[in-house]
Amino acid sequence: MAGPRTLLEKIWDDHLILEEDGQCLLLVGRHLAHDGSYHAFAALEERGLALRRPEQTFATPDHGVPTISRRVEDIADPAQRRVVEALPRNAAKHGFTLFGLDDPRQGIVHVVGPEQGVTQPGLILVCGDSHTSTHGALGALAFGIGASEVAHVLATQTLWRRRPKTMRVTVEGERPAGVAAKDVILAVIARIGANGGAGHVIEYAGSTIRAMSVEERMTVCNMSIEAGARAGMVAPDEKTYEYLKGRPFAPAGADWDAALAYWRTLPSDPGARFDAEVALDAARLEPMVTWGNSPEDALPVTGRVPDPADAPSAAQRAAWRETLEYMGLRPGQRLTDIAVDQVFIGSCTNGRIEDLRAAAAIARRGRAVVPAIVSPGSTLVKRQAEAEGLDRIFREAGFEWRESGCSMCIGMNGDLVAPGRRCASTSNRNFRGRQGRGSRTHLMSPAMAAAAALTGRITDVRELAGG
Ligand SMILES: CC(C)[C@H](C(=O)O)[C@@H](O)C(=O)O
Ligand code: SF4
Repeated sequence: MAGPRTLLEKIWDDHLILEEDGQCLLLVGRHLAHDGSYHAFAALEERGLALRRPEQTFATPDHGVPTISRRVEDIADPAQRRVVEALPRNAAKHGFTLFGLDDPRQGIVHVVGPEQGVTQPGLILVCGDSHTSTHGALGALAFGIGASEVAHVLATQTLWRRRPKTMRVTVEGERPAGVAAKDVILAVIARIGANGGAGHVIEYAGSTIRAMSVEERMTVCNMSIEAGARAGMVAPDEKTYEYLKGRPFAPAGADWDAALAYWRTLPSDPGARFDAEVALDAARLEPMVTWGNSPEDALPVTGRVPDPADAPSAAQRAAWRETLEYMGLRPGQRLTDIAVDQVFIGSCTNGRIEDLRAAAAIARRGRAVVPAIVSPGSTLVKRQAEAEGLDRIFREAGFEWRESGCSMCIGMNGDLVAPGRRCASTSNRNFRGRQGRGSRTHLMSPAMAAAAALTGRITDVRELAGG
């Protein structure tokens, strides 16, 4: 392809094996697996196939693992327990790398990949999980695939895909105090809608994104899928290289130099064309919180619950009404008047060390008045937090300090929000029943979630911070 190219187009072209009837056969660089990848291994087995490239698959159990201990016996649901137990069996049988339940490198697969240096710029990285988009923060093309596609990758290390469209989301300017990466992505989704990125891969660009740490970029890319996009990515830069250097599975020595030379060629060329462009002004952003059952239902914390009477269409009016009913909210109610029953800090969106530091900085200002749990995104994050004394801050403020896993983001391990209960959560999905049947979820940043724990209601963190 001649002319200036985008980051996505460069990675695509470099991994294209052949193109037929609009379908591209791509060479996959890394495949990540978790306990839920169980079905794909079963499908492989059924056909008597071996792993084509076991050294390019890395796995860790996350969805079903207990957070009260590291014992599989503590997984209440026997089916879930069998799924978690199958992963080490499959690793032994097929010879891929496993960060098992008792391994300090265990964690949520999207936290572990970057942490171990498995995720690298310029790679195609796939996993049977929608939030694989997280890894795009390092300049990889990373996306979730279905179980039959996982089996295809296991057997061939390749994947069929149509060329996606490209969208650039440019965020410029300095973020005001109290505005986290989570607020930036919630604002993006509120702007373009939960379907706004459909068919596109989003590249996040602009001075606000460049100023973000690699971990903050992960929070942004993580939720690309909640904007309907196929993937999200950020061009690699010096921060990316500094983040990766010396990580266990990152290239070293001469390989590092060669990799670095290649990575530097990846950022979108000046003049590269995107199919869609969106621009946001960071200086105008506020801490965000969701009120409904779609991540697009996000508003500045200073706002009020929308009135269905103001909905743009009759269909939307009916939908908002049902949402308010489910969420137990009144039109026009101040968001900061909404009482919460509990708080969850963790997940692949906001379970990294910087997230825990931000939450702890608020937690140390008071005491939780509602149950609050903190589940670090990986066991290494947990250890790091403990080395920094964050666990003590949380415990002294009455927060529960748990083991690492998906936990209350989805509740597959039994960490559930009870029917009708309201949870302030740092996770990425507020769908009906997401945290348990009848559960009500409000998405927000780690500092905002910690603030909600201290007051028992949705709280503007800017009122607690400072001082
Ligand atoms: C269970 C799993 C496959 C699912 C996903 O694909 O994302 C989960 O991680 C989620 O966040 O909803
Ligand atoms: S933490 Fe939540 S969003 Fe992330 S992989 Fe686990 S269940 Fe999915």
